[in-house]
Amino acid sequence: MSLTAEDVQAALAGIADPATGQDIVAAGRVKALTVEGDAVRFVMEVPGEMAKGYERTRAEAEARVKALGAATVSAVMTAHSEKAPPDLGQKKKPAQPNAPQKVQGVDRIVAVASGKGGVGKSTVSANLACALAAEGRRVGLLDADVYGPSQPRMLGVSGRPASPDGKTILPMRNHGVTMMSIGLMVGEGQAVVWRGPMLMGALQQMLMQVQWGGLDVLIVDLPPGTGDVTLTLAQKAEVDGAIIVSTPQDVALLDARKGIDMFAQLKTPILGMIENMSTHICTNCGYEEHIFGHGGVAAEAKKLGVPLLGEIPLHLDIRTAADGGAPIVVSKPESKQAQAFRDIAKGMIARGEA
Ligand SMILES: Nc1ncnc2c1ncn2[C@@H]1O[C@H](COP(=O)(O)OP(=O)(O)OP(=O)(O)O)[C@@H](O)[C@H]1O
Repeated sequence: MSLTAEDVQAALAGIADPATGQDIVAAGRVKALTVEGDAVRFVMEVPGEMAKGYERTRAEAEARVKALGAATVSAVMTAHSEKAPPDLGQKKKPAQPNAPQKVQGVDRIVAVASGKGGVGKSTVSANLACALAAEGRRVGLLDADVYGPSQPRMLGVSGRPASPDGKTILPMRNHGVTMMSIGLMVGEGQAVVWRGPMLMGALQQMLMQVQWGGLDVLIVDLPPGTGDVTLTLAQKAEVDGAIIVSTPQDVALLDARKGIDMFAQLKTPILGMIENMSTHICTNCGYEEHIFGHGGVAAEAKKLGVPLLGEIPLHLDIRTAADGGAPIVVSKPESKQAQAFRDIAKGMIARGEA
């Protein structure tokens, strides 16, 4: 049986074109088709930027023509660049070098903030990151608390991050969490006096030059208050949402409100509030007492129209676990205290937030 060009074209028309979804003949990929006896030759013209992705298509094309009975098949791939659409006189959009950028490999960024210091923002960030990792998410934690970086201690990480090529920084990893902290760059206990531009440079470096790898979510532990770091983060990176941690007292809530206002101005969606230290659970007898009051954050969240993500009890184990380098979610995953964090993590995953 002698092969015809029509037979070959019909066989090739059964192969989908990766770029357009049409078949490769209809998409105009097949050029210069010649059939001489049982030898078939053709050229596959593919978009230059996608040439690698077409290797499989080329191999399939060869196989299909061979299956028709061709003794030799030569399918040569050539790359061309797709022509830019004609400029119809519209003004070009100005380049926006300063617009917030996507961090390479990172699907979502979630900032954890608090209006006031000491309310447990870092404890919540560390436990949330570990809880998300335990649920199988690829999690990163960036400790951007330039004034008091505590994540190296909380996640039990020390040492200086390596930079084999002098350009990118390799992050650290523990408890399933990929992490980077400003504390690792300056050394523990070293007081840091940051000037504005230095601080912005350091944050940008940690965001963009760290090899985060593929992450479903990067949690950013911000410094307390409504300062430069939060502003810089929102300017440099696309932040998908913010979580505000507060204790139930009025003063903390007042500051939390300022934090929410700031994110609203930055157009960062508020994922919700977390009430920390809401109920004190006695380590001896399990008696529950509301030392700082209870339900204040729930009421505030309702007033502001943002969700309450969860309530974390005040418990000695949460502090000792964090101080010991293995957050309670890792060291006592079945405890009621760990459960509170795990429920928040599960809720975030269910809503597609992490
Ligand atoms: N739910 C909790 N139960 C017991 N201890 C807690 C709880 N949450 C936080 N702590 C402890 O309170 C202290 C302050 O917490 P943390 O460092 O997380 O606060 P922060 O808001 O990040 O503070 P800052 O950013 O001002 O340094 C830590 O010693 C921590 O272990």
